[in-house]
Amino acid sequence: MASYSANTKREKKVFDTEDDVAKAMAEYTFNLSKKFCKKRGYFTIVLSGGDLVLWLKKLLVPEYAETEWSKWHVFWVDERVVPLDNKDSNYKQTLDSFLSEVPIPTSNIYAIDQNCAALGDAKGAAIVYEECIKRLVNQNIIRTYKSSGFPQFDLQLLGMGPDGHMASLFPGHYQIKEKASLVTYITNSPKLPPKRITFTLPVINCASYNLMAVCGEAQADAVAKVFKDDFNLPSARLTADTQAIWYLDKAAASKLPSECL
Ligand SMILES: O=C1O[C@H](COP(=O)(O)O)[C@@H](O)[C@H](O)[C@H]1O
Repeated sequence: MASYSANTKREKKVFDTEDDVAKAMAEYTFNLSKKFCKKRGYFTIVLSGGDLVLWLKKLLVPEYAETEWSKWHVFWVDERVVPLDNKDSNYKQTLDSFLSEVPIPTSNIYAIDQNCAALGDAKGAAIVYEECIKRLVNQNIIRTYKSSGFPQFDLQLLGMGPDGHMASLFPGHYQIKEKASLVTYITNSPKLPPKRITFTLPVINCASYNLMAVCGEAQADAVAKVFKDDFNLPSARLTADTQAIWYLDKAAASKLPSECL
């Protein structure tokens, strides 16, 4: 696989409340869905776990009734390697709160391999997910980033932990350095559960649009470090092909240096 060079400036918008962030995220998603469904007949969207799972519910309002759900193809930027019916599964959480409410064909929802999940086989789950992505690239459902061969998703909705992790790329862990694979794995995640798979940084940064949504005071220190370009935090390395934008509530933005406001 050739190298990638996606690189855009980090943008941000600060909203009063978490609810405002969730609503704005839904609007951003709806508009991009419209754009890509019209342009390509598909919308490839990558989701995260964490708080974001509940914010997706804002897409369920009448305003967005025209969303072309049948054209959506849904992926996860990271996943906990637990059985798919386990409460910690990002897939299960998203299914329960959002996906079960919208008519996306089940064949367009790409959970991790259920056997690997049941066995707790993180390495196997990463390999199978990477094969799945490559297959969809060959079928032209997922685009590629310029001539690099790297998959290019239309939109990724991301979250950040208080330690600055995004996806399952944690500070001080080698996965952030992985450049060749599309999907890698970790078996000693500092945040439980310990076994996870994750897109690698090149894949994350090749996306056309990356929206990082962060709310709450617990993330304020990490947000400040990111905007001071502390690249020890994986989230500080987020870029995109077209737009990498951070949606913050006031609490998450409360420690931003004045020059960033
Ligand atoms: O464990 C995870 O954490 C991050 C951040 O979650 P949050 O609850 O702090 O928003 C999430 O983006 C990732 O997908 C998830 O697996």
